[in-house]
Amino acid sequence: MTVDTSALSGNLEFLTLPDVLQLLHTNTCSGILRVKNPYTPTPGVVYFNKGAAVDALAEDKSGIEALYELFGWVEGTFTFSTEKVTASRVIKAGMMEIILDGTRMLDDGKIAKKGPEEAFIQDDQNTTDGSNLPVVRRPISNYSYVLDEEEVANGKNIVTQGRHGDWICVMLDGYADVIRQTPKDGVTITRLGPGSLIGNISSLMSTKSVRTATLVARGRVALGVLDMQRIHTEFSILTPKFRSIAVSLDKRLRQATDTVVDIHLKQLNVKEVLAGKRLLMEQGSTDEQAHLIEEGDVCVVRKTKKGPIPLAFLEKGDYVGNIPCINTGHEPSGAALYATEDVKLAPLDLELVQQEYDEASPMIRAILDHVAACVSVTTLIACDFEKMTRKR
Ligand SMILES: Nc1ncnc2c1ncn2[C@@H]1O[C@@H]2COP(=O)(O)O[C@H]2[C@H]1O
Repeated sequence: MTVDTSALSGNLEFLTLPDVLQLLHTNTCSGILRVKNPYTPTPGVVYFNKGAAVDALAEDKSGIEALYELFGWVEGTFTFSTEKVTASRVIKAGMMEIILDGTRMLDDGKIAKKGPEEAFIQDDQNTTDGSNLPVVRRPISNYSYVLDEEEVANGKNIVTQGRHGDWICVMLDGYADVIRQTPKDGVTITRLGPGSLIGNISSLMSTKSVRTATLVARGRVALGVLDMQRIHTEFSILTPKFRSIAVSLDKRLRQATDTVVDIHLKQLNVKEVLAGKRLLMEQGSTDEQAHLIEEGDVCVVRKTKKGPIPLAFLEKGDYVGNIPCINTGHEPSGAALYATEDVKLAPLDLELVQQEYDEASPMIRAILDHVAACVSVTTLIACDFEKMTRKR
């Protein structure tokens, strides 16, 4: 656990959620507690005002329901940052009552412990067609970036794969399917819900960005068009190293999506992918380092009961390892690394990376968190494609 004037962070297996709530309550803290669980695509959020939990978000729940849900997130990490909280008081119960009730309901099995089995099972109210697609949802907290609002009718494309486009927008309401077009057909990868961002990080590096997928509105969708000039400025003042970490993250999303397509087309050839590579890091390793690849190729592989699933193919200029502020659910805990013999790695100063993340604008942090969450969801789909895409 680390404590400084602005933040508190740690591992939930070391300091449990009731401990953290108690600590923030006793110290009359104001700010935002973010809870990350390896089996959910989006962090849970609890808003604190002078030691009281005033509102919370967890998956598709809000208020007290969301806060109780978080008691089931027994694995993962948390970060508290002292920020001005404008959320109004939705949660009326006192902290002690919440802690006692939450703990009791968890013990009684009334709150589900979040583990691999429970991850991303959706109920029908989120969807219009009853599919099992996992839904990516995010808290919408940065309205100040929204310049304009637009509506898209059911079934219409929001963006089209292969077309140029460099704006990023936020889904204020509704759902959209992410579809990868292949020469044969379209593969539905996942579904984006309210709070999701549309647009890739690479578009912040170049003016000629191409859409990597088609997004189709499922029901009426309300979009918030974001202030790109402001986002470009905020991105451009990041260090080149931090920007390349962001671009490397974006690459992971594209490649994990490629893997889903390969599985759909039955053209995934794991043997070929791993040929000439040796194990660099075992899945489940406790290695806390991260590295820049200076030479050679590294393949990120999730080992599943059905066999290894390659998720990303990284090369010179990409990053591997454990970057705590960018939680993709990949290595070290959720994937192994295989590398070519000539691989050369340079260690990354994780304290500097964390500092730059903490000091980045809320929108830059939201973009990184969103892409990392999409990588994590897409990985789960790749590992259980049949189950995730099956219609009920
Ligand atoms: N696997 C995925 N999961 C979630 N969103 C995705 C995925 N692949 C692509 N997208 C989104 O779909 C968008 C298509 O246009 P962009 O490439 O600009 O930005 C892309 C992302 O916002």
